Amino acid sequence: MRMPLPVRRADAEPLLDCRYFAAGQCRSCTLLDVPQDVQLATKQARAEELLAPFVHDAVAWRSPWAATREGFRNKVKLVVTGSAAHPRLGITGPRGRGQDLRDCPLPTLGIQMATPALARFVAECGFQPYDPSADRGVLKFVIVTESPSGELMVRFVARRRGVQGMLFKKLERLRELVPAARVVSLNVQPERKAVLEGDEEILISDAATLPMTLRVAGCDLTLNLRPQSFFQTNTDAAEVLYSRAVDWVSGAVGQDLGSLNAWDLYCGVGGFALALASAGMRVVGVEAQPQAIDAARESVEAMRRRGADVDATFVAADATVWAREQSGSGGAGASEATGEGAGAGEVPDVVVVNPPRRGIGPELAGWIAESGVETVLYSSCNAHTLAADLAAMEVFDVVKAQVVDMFPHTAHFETVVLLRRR
Ligand SMILES: C[S@@+](CC[C@H](N)C(=O)[O-])C[C@H]1O[C@@H](n2cnc3c(N)ncnc32)[C@H](O)[C@@H]1O
Repeated sequence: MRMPLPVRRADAEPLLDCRYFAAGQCRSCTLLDVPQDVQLATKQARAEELLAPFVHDAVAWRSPWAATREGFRNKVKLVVTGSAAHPRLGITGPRGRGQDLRDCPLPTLGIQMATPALARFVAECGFQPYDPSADRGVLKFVIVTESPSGELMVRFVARRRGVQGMLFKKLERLRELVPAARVVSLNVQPERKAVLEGDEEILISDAATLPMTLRVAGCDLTLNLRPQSFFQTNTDAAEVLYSRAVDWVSGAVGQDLGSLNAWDLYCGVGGFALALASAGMRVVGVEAQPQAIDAARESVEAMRRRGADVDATFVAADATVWAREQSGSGGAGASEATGEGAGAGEVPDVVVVNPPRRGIGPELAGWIAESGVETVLYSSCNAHTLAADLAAMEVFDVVKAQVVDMFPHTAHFETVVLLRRR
């Protein structure tokens, strides 16, 4: 096993220069004083150690993929602090004080450029920053996402719906200050708790989706992002993950993908599903969040309008319940779309899973192990739960594996593995 390098080498890359970290004002990047090559070696060693019981062939491991050192975050959640006249957009710092982060080097350039203009816009609107200790004020967060083409989605998270009046009135002013703002919305989060977002989203702009055009396995793939839907926070890494799915799956099945079908469980706005569908597979994507499913369907329609022959359907449902329903073992009424997608009793050729940090859990892992599915692609942001899920699926071997370091300067990393039934 490769061990982490314990000390900084003299020839290592210089450390990232961050004035907030140097001054002790922000500690979000817990590994900022560790060179990136050392971070990467440490993450690789950790992944190899956790997955050792399931990787029987050392050549399964591909070289780890590393993100650029800075400018890689396509999404930021900025806490609004300070005063109505002088708002700060950043974090609540180590001593509970609001910390402006306009010079943070991690966000993409478009977000870095927009942040001071957004602070100015908030001041011009006169929104009082929300103070959780006193339960006073109105504006909680500003969430900004940048697409590869430089367009922005700007979401204001506020306690009250009434904020929408000012946002509608000043939309043109926002566009003067931030010309790249395509999608603008208000999320209403009335509660005094640490939950970032509420359920209600009010669209302020005409545009409801942010097109994210990625380069996947040598082709352009446009995904549509809606305000409340998940998207990988590192666009380059998203391209790597979806490309791995196409390349590894086609390498594993050794036949024309057009004759095969796949499920993409926890599909979000459909990245893995649409990459595989573009390569010719018949795909069903399953996702709990209805807005993400709407966005995925919109992407399919747009692809078809451009003349692409894609066979992809999307279902809003719990992944485990839906999978069990397909084999006739689930309860009735468990999903919005019982009977939609795959036919009852159908077992796909390939299953993709990309769950939240908690993993897929023993029930779905057990179902996949028993199902007869031959090939599984598992993309995980938590190698601990990945290892636990693999332990529940020991009928599979890990035949390919890669660490995708999409979160430099933190201990987090993505691991993507290809499983084949023994
Ligand atoms: C890590 S994200 C992956 C999204 C997508 N695969 C992508 O590449 O963007 C996990 C997704 O699982 C969804 N999710 C969470 N719990 C779920 C469940 N029980 N059933 C289906 N989807 C779920 C979340 O809404 C989120 O979109």
